Amino acid sequence: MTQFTTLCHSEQRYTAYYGTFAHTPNLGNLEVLPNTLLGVDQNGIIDFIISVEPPIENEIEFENLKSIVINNSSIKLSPNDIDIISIVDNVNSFFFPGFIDTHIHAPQFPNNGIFGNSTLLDWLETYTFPLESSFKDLEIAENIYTKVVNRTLMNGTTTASYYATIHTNATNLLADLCLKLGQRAFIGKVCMNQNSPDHYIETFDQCKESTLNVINHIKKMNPTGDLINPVLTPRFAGSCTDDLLKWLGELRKKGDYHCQTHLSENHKEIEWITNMFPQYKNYTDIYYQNNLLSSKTTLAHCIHLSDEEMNILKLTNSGVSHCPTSNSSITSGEAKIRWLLNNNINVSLGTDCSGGFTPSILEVAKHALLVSRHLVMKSSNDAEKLSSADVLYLATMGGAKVLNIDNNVGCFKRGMKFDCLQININSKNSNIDTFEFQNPNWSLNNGIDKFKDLIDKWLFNGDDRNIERVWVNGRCIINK
Ligand SMILES: O=c1[nH]c(=O)c2nc[nH]c2[nH]1
Ligand SMILES: [Zn+2]
Repeated sequence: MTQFTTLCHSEQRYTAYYGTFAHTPNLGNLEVLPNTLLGVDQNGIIDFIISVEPPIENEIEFENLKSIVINNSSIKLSPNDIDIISIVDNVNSFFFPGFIDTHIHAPQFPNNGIFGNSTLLDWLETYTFPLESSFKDLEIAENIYTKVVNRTLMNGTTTASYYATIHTNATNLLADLCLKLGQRAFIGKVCMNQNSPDHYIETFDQCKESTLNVINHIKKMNPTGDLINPVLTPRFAGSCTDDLLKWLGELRKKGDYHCQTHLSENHKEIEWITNMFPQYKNYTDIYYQNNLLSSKTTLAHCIHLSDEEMNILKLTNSGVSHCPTSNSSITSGEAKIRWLLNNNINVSLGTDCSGGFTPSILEVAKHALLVSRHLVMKSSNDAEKLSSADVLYLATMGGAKVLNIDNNVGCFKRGMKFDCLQININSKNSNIDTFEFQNPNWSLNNGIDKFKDLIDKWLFNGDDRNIERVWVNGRCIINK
C-alpha cells in the first residue's frame, strides 16, 4: 500500500482509495470494480466512485495521479479536492463492505466453543445464565466487553447488534466501549422477568427502569445516533411475562425503536412457549399481538416457522438473523433460508456467540452455505443451495436491510457511509495459498471471473489475518 499526501493544503476535502472494490448490492450478485477510485468526504460519506483507466501503478506521482483522475472524471473535481490517495495493490488486495453481525450475545463471549452436547434449554441453565449473571460486577464486564468489541472488529464486524445482560451499568459500559473503539452498534439491555434463576432475574418495574435508563444513556452519549443506537431486547417470550411484552411493544411504537428477540429456535422451546401462552395462535403471534414486530425488528433463528408465521414476518417486514453456526452447535435445526428469501423476507447473519463458537461473520457465511447444502441433501431441491454471492450478501447488505440501515451501509454507493474492509489474500501468515496462474489479469476478458475465484478462496480459506484495515463512518479504526 502506498500513500500519497500533499504537503500544505489548507482544507482536506476527500480521502480517496484506489484499487479493486467488490460488493454484493443485491442477493446473488457479486459485483467487482477493478481500477476504481472511491472518494470519501470528511463526514465519512462516499462521494464519488469512478473507474480510472489506464490502471494506476504504485510509482506514479500524486500530482500525476490527480490529473489523470480529474481529466478522467465525469464529476467536477478540482486539483485541490483530493488530499490523500491510498493505493492498494490490484491483484491480491481488494476493498469489501464491512460485515454486519445482526445477533451476538456480548457477555457469552468467554463461553465460545463451550457447549458440550447441550441443547437450548439446558444450555441456557448450564452455561449461559451463570456467566451472564456475573456482569453485575463492572470489572468483569469491562474486561470481557473490551475483548468482544476488539475481537469482532479484528474479524471485520463494522456493525453489531448486541445482546448485553439485565444489568444497567454493564450495558451502558458496552455502549461506551463501542463508541470509544468506533464500532457501529445496537445495544440491547436484556429483559427477563420470569422463568429465570433467582440470581439472574428482574421484576417488571426494574426492567422498565433499566430499559429507559439505557436508552437515555445512549441518546446522551451519541445524540445523532450515527454510531450507537438502543435496541429493545426481550430475551425471548419464555423469559418475559405478557405485561412486560406489552409494555415493550408500546415503547417500541412510541419511540420507533429497534427490537430484537429469539424466535422458533428449538422444538422443545416452541412447545414450552406455546403452552405458556395459550391465548396466542403461535409463537410468532405472541410478538405480533404485542406490537413487537416491525421493519426494525430482528428475529434470531426462525428455524421451524409455519407458513402462517412466515406470513406474519412478511406482513410486518420483520427481518431474520440466520445463525447457522449456533443452530448446528446446539443442534437446533436448519433454517430454510431460500424459502424465506423467496418470500421477500430480509435475512442476515448472526454469530450468536456463544450458541455459535466463532466471532467471525466470514466463518458464519461459510456455515450458511454448508447448512443450505444439508437441506438439499434431504430435499433434493437444488434451488435451496445458497451461493457464495448469496452468503456474502447476507453478511453485508442483508444485514443492513434487516437493521434498516441500508441507506447508510452494506455496499459501496454514493451517499453511503464508508464502512469498509481492506482484504489482502497474501497478507502475512495468510491461510490462503495463491498461484501465479490464478492471478486475474485485468486486461483480459476473464479478469473478473478469475477475481471471483479469488473471492471464493477468501470466503472458504480466509480469516481475520487477511483483514488489514477496517473503517467505520470513514474512520480507520483497525490498521494492522
Ligand atoms: O441462541 C440463543 N441464545 C440465548 O442466549 C437465548 N436465550 C433464549 N433463547 C436463546 N437462544
Ligand atoms: Zn441468541
